[in-house]
Amino acid sequence: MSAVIDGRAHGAASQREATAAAPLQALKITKRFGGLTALDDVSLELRPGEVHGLIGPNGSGKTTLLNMLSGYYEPTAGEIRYRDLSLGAASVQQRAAIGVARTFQKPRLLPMLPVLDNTMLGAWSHARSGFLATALGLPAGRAEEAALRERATELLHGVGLGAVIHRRANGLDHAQQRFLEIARGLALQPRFLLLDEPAGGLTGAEIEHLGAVIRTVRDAGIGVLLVEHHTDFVFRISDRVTTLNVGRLLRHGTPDEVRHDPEVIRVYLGA
Ligand SMILES: Nc1ncnc2c1ncn2[C@@H]1O[C@H](COP(=O)(O)OP(=O)(O)OP(=O)(O)O)[C@@H](O)[C@H]1O
Repeated sequence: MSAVIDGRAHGAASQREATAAAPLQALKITKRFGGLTALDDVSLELRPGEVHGLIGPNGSGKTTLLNMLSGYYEPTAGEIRYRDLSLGAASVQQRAAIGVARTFQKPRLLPMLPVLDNTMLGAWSHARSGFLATALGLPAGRAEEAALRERATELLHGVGLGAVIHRRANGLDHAQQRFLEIARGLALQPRFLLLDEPAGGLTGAEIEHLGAVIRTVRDAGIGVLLVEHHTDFVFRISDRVTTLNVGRLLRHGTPDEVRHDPEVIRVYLGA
């Protein structure tokens, strides 16, 4: 699958290297919803080619931070940054151009559309000729659609959905829907993939498969943010881990540092 999940062409080699190494940054983020402070002065840096686990008790602000990094919410204070770009109010198109893809706690798919079409929707931001040329059956549009279809098919095989590419999304089981969301995110050719509780409702074997997919994505140079309650899984697969508690940064470090931190054990992991 890594051959499919490759980087994009971005001008000169040095420019490409700088871009490839640039992190997606949350800088001193505060987010208030009315009187509730969901995040309070939290920073996090997601580097390309690493898995960054984000854990913490229910309501600690994990999804809010993911929503902030993906541009769904604007910070009350602080900044989301990629290179020299402040993403506070970045549009969907800008986010796609930067290469930030995400999945949701409850998969958001188009239920009546086939699995392949759901996946291709993730790739349309890269189409040069666009919907109109395709709808009008112009040669450039047709060629582009064929290329997107091929890539989406490869991705679906890569995440283990090769046998169901023509099935409607609502005919998939829960785990398959989760992997479909990941394939759709990867179709964007992202630099950063933000996963919101991807292991929720999966069996042990399915979680192992998820781990293999995430490792391949990381090895392709993509930065993966993993918001997850399955802490064993997070510690096993992450390069770095950030823990939140009631909207504040509790601990940040390697999996071993976080796992053995007395405060993290006290408020989240238990004895
Ligand atoms: N759109 C919103 N409007 C109002 N309050 C919100 C909104 N989104 C989140 N919150 C509140 O912000 C706090 C943090 O929520 P968030 O969903 O980020 O936590 P979480 O750590 O992801 O929790 P969980 O593990 O249960 O998914 C909670 O108190 C939540 O109720």
